[in-house]
Amino acid sequence: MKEDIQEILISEEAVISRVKELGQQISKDYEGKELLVVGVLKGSVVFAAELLKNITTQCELDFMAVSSYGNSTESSGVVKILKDLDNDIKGKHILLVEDIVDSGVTLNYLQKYLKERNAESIEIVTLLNKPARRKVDIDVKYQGFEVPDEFIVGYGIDYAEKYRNLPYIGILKRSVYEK
Ligand SMILES: O=P(O)(O)OC[C@H]1O[C@H](OP(=O)(O)OP(=O)(O)O)[C@H](O)[C@@H]1O
Ligand code: HPA
Ligand SMILES: [Mg+2]
Repeated sequence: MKEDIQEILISEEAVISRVKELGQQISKDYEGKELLVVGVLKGSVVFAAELLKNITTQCELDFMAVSSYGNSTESSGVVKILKDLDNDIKGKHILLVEDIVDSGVTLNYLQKYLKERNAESIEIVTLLNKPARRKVDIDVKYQGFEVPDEFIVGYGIDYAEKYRNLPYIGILKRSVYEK
């Protein structure tokens, strides 16, 4: 697995330390509010777990599963909802937890989809932001790191469902997907 990584961009230690800061900021901002943390599966699962441990105010946790990349390094442009929220979100403050914002298509779709359900607010926290590839405008409230225009894997993020278990964030070698 390691031999497929061109470069380690962000070490596990650096991720953990940044996520701690994000957790502290979020805890402050949502103090006294009815917060529902929504992990966007599958990519966010490792980040969401780490973030949750660092949120010190009351909150609930739910997940949505969406997919648009399939086994490709390019978005299909079509977002499929594979699992919806379990409960009503009326009056709640929603924090969408993403691993990466790339074209922005996934979050743009999700925000529009959830806005119709009368949440009190909907904000985004993403571990990684890749602004060079943006196709639709997205208002990211909290971000861990900005990443270059490369295909990223690790810390939950996949290529064709693999590499999610790498503990760090790395750039995948082009030879792996340019065959
Ligand atoms: O900004 P975008 O170009 O829409 O890309 C970001 C989305 O793509 C990935 O999901 P993917 O469809 O690969 O599903 P996964 O989380 O199950 O890997 C990632 O987890 C984000 O949800
Ligand atoms: O750079 C990426 N890597 C893996 N999945 C992704 N989905 C959007 N961008 C990426
Ligand atoms: Mg993926």
